[in-house]
Amino acid sequence: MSHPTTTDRIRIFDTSLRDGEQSPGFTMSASQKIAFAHALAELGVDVIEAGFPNSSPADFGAVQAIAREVRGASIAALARCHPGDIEACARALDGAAAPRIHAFISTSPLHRKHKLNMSREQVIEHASMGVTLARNRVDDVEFSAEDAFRTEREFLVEVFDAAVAAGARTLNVPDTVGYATPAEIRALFEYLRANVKGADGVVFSAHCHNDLGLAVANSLAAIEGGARQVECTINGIGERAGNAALEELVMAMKVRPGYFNADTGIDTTRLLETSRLLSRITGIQVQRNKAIVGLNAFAHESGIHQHGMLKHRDTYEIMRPQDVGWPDSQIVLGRHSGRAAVADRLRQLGYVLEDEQLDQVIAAAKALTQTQHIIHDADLQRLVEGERYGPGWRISAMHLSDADDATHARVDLSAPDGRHVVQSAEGDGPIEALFAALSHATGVGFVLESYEVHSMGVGADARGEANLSGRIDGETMSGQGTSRDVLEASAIAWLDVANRVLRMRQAQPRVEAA
Ligand SMILES: CC(=O)SCCNC(=O)CCNC(=O)[C@H](O)C(C)(C)COP(=O)(O)OP(=O)(O)OC[C@H]1O[C@@H](n2cnc3c(N)ncnc32)[C@H](O)[C@@H]1OP(=O)(O)O
Ligand SMILES: CC(C)C(=O)C(=O)O
Ligand SMILES: [Mg+2]
Repeated sequence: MSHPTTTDRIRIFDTSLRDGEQSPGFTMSASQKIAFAHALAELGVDVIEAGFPNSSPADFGAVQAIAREVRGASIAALARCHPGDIEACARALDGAAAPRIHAFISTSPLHRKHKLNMSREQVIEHASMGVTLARNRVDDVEFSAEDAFRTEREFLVEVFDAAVAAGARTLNVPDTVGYATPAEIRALFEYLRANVKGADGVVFSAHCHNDLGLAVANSLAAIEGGARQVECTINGIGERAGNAALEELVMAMKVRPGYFNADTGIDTTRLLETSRLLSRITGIQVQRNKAIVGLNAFAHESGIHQHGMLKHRDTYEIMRPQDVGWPDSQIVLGRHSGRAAVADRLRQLGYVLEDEQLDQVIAAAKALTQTQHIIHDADLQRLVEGERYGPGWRISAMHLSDADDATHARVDLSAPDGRHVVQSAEGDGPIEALFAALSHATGVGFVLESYEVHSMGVGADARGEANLSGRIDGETMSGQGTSRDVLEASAIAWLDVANRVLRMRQAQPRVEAA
């Protein structure tokens, strides 16, 4: 077993812009790729694989621009063992401070026979030719044996021997189809390190895919087996089920002291913002329960966990949210919350209730979860204050129509003083128009920070739940609305925030009982 020591440097090779981009739904424009490459350099990755220059003029241009302007990381470009691909890489990387050509060829019997129609000897010749051509153009050449994991071990050693002899500095061992298990991966790396000629002079690299959900576990096992570079992507994007997620790998190495305590050089406090930048660029959000960067990664809804967290956060958290870029953990009140968490939130809002009143508020709050997922501060305030809380702005009617490339929204609201206010606005799409009309009617404006619509229930019972947050006066406030109509749910959520803003401006909450 070769656990890394603190003197071992695990190189982080990010391939979000190559393996990530080549999967359905993730194509990025050149300017988006450049912006993301800058973010990766700031994050502290060692290598940015910027693309496959020979695949299209657009990818060539993006790699070229990244090579010219992004500093702080090696810039790699991918090529088949094919003179045209290698030449395109060399030209695109011209201007990079630390260029790397990454040449690959399949080695497994399946790929040799069905894909390449090449004998073992021909594969070795191509590997040798590709690496030699690349070394004629740059010093830093990485060679990958595609589908290495399903390749005969002795043959894999022969191919890697040829690549090292031709000048490759990094030998990448992809589990291209995500078929390996951790024990097998570790054994393969140990075998290669023991058998490849000149193994001590090269860096072994792992490139694991997630078809069985094992990409991160396999990458860590590869490190145990001696890999000192891991190829990964932000949010785990990549072919099919994706590649190993960078944020998970890096945090696994950081969180397990004495086990994976090797230095990666990553500024982990930038992980969340880098993940969110990628989501904004691609329009694809990570799932709520995604490790490290998902909305639930540091959020607690169940009463027993919340009670533990309030006593000592280590009871239910193995890392500090701030270490990966979250402002803090979140105690989210919902159907599964208990007394400790509800009383704590009420205390934060300025209410200290007698036991009996607390029981009533908890029962009423739980009843609300028949029709909404989350119990918001405004719900608790309404339950405690009753009539005193005031009616706030309410939606009476709304109408949306499309004309002349714009959407028109007309809202009819009942104001806190009982008046009816009718206002119209137009926008680029129904949500923009609706929120503009609500803002004109109420006189409240805030910067929308997040907006999500979920469905609750199924079939005839289905309702839309809208959650949004807005920033105003230096504070973030969230609002929630439910309705059979998702646009109406969105309007209710918007007014929920507006009402909170108005109440906050009017008065501080009162202390109910000592
Ligand atoms: C596991 C991976 O992620 S591999 C990288 C995947 N990335 C990409 O495919 C990048 C985008 N690809 C493309 O733009 C195109 O496929 C190109 C430009 C690379 C090639 O396009 P085309 O010439 O039209 O070929 P096509 O894609 O149909 O087939 C691939 C060809 O490359 C050959 N090939 C595949 N891998 C290699 C390799 N590593 N070395 C040499 N030849 C290879 C195949 O045998 C096939 O050859 P053939 O046309 O003589 O049958
Ligand atoms: C090109 C190689 C490294 C690859 O992406 C794979 O084999 O999965
Ligand atoms: Mg891959």
